[in-house]
Parts: sequence; C-alpha cells; structure tokens
Amino acid sequence: MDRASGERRLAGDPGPATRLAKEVDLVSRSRELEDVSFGAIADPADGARIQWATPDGLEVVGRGVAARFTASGADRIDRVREQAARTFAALDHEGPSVARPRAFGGVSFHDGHDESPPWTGFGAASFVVPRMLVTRSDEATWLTTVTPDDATATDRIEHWTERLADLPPMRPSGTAPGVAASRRTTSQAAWTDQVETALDRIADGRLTKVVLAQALEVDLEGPIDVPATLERLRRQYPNCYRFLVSNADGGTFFGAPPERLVSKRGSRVETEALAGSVPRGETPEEDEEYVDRMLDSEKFRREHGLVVDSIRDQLDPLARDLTVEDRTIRRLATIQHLQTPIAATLADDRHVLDLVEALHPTPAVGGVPPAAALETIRETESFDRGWYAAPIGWFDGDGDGEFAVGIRSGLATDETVTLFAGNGIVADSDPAEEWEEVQLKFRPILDELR
Ligand SMILES: C=C(O[C@@H]1C=C(C(=O)O)C=C[C@H]1O)C(=O)O
Repeated sequence: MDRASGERRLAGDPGPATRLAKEVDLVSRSRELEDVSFGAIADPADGARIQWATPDGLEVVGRGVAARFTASGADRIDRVREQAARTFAALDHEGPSVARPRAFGGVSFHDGHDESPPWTGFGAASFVVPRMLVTRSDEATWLTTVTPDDATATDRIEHWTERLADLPPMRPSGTAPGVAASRRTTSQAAWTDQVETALDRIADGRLTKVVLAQALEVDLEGPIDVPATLERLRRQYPNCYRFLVSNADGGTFFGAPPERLVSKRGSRVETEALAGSVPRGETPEEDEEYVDRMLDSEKFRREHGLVVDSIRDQLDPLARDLTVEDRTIRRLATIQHLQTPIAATLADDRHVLDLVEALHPTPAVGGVPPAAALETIRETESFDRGWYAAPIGWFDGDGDGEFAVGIRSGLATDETVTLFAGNGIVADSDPAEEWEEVQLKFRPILDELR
C-alpha cells in the first residue's frame, strides 16, 4: 500500500478520489540469485513446504504462507478459484514473470473427501501462495518474497539473500531410510475379489473401465528426508514431475508422476492420455517385446483409447481446435506406458482450474462411465485415496498453470510412508496380471526407501 501511494505521488496522480487505484494487500518482489544450490534450499530443516519440478526444467521451492485457499464439497475447485481471484487482484508483483507468485497445492481425488489419517491436514482442496519462493528456470534462479508491504519486502529479500548465500554449495542426496516392515491394505485374495466385482459390473454393462488401487504402508528404519528422496528420484525419473506438499500436521505428500493432467498458458492447453502399462525388460530386445505385446493387444488399445476419447470429449466444448497426436511409448526406469499427447487452443478465456475440473478424474485414474467407476472405487477400495491420483500443481493470477496427476506417490509421516498405486480394469483383465502391474507402480518410491 505504501508503494501504491508512493507511486501516485511520484507520478503526480491525485489518487483514488479521481482514479480507482488497485487495492494492494500483498506485494511480491524478486531478486536474481547467483550460485545457489537448489538442493540446499529444499532442506527440510529450513521448513520447505512445497516443491514443484516439471519435465521441462521449471523448479520451485516455497516456504511460509502469504495466502491460503481452502474449500470442501463438490464445488471446492470453484471456491478456490474465487478466493484466489480476490487475492491475486490485490497483489502487486515487481519482477520477471517466471518469478511471479503462484498458488501451489492440490485437491482430493473424491469430491466428498472427509479427512482421516494418514491424510489429516490435507483437506479437500488446499493451495498456498508461499511467502518465500525460489524459482529456477533454464535461464536463472530467482528469489521472490510475498509480503504485506514494501518495507517488509525489502527486509525479507535481504534476509533470504543472506541466508541462501550461507547454504552449502551442494546438498547430499542422502541415503535411503531403509524399510523395517510393510503392510498391504489389500491382500491378493481381496484384490482378486475386487477385480472380479469390477468385471461383473463390466459384464452387466454398468461399467466399461475402472482404475482400482492399493496402498502399501511402509515402516522405515530411520526418518525420511523427503527432499533428498526427491533428488534421488530426479536421477531415476528425469522426465517426470516431482512434487512435495507438507502440512502443519507433519504429513508430506510427494511423488514423481509421469503424467500431466493439464497445462495452460494463455489460450494454449496441453494434456495427454497415459494408460496401459508393461514392465521394462532386461535388454532392449525384451523392452521391445513388451511394447509389441502392448501394441498388438486389443485390450490395451481399448483401455488406452477410452482415455483418449474421454479427454477429447471433455476438452472439445472448450476448444477452438484440438489435436490428438500419434500414440507413442513412454519408457520409464521401471515401467513402460502407452501415451497420446493432446493439445488444444481454447475458444474463450478460461482458468486452468476450469480445465482441472473438466478433466479430473480422467479414465487413466477413474474410469468410464465416471459415476459408475467412482462408485466402484468407493465401494471396493479399502483405503482412503486422499490426494493420490488427484490434481497437484500450481496456478497464477492470470489463470495459467500446470497440474500433474498425483501418482507414483507416497505420504510420509515421521517414520512411515504410505504408497499408492493402481491399474485400469477392463473386460478381459486378469486379476493376477493386474496385480503385477500395480506392484510395478509402487517401485519408483519404494526403491528409494529401501
Ligand atoms: C493409476 C496409476 O497409473 C495410471 C494407470 C495406468 C494403467 O492403468 O496402465 C497407467 C498410467 C497411469 O495413468 C498409478 O500409477 O497408480
């Protein structure tokens, strides 16, 4: 507010009596940082609260809360967007666009989320604009502080510049905490029953596809350092997203998902269908054999095609043009998927949260038809999905943003991590094969724990 009136004075502007000045409640100021270790900034001892990294090289670490948007119920995404619109309208950012303040967070998989352990503190929709952000792109690293006024901004920028300069140049990526014991929420016998229930519903015609999931509760031998775990995941899964969201109740949801839910910049939207999974082989030839098996299989083609069709149907009403690209193979360290990139140009101005709402859950994590699939998930799964398989990402004051699907993920509390993984069930699914595919999807996080 100081700055707004100061600028008016400098510009000789008579002030709000004759002109409606922007009401500024928060100021955001940035400074370029040189030679900082990004890993060191993410140190949990330093209270890092969010971390976000995209396959194309944007990385953000944030701490503190300048603004928080939370909501529950079926209209939770709309309500977050409304709260955020008020905050961003009263926020003045001075600095490059890449360093602008963004709201980071996510929503629960189900809209009727009611908070129970281990998800205590996560809520049905929760986003924060951090008070301090460090943003790294290909070109530079920026420090941003978001504070109530200019004097505090100057103070905080100085404070953080000094603190960050004192950090060690490199942060060790640590060692795995070790696994003491693990418990499945779903035995193989229970899984078989669950898949058979889904197959009966498919045979009845009530359901075409449903993605069923499991959780694995892991007791660790020592405390987990989640940022260090993410750093190790970067090496194994360099082309995946990486995220961390920790809350005041001590829970940290983190993961390395390969799947983009949606990104929006201006009128440009990018998403993808990622569905259909086979293992990696021991040799390049074996890799190809698995891929050929997937490409030749009518079941895999159908399972993948349902996701492409559904995304196209959801986006089409919002788009001026829409392109479904050629199907490719997404090869990760432990698993291979069928992938179809989808891009669109929006017909009207939209918020990225509108797109999140339109797309979530895609049949890559929910099913077809959506209502029958969600009912089957609710009735047959014996654990709370919480934020697993749900949208996780960021948006800004222009309504641009990017969201991943919160898979290949785990929820860490003290010395336990609960891992989540699921797989698409369609007609002809075999419970034992589906079981094996689910186990592959625990591996990204599990391998870094043991
Ligand atoms: C549900 C998960 O993965 C999703 C399901 C897939 C499948 O059914 O083949 C593949 C990729 C993801 O869209 C998971 O990793 O937990």
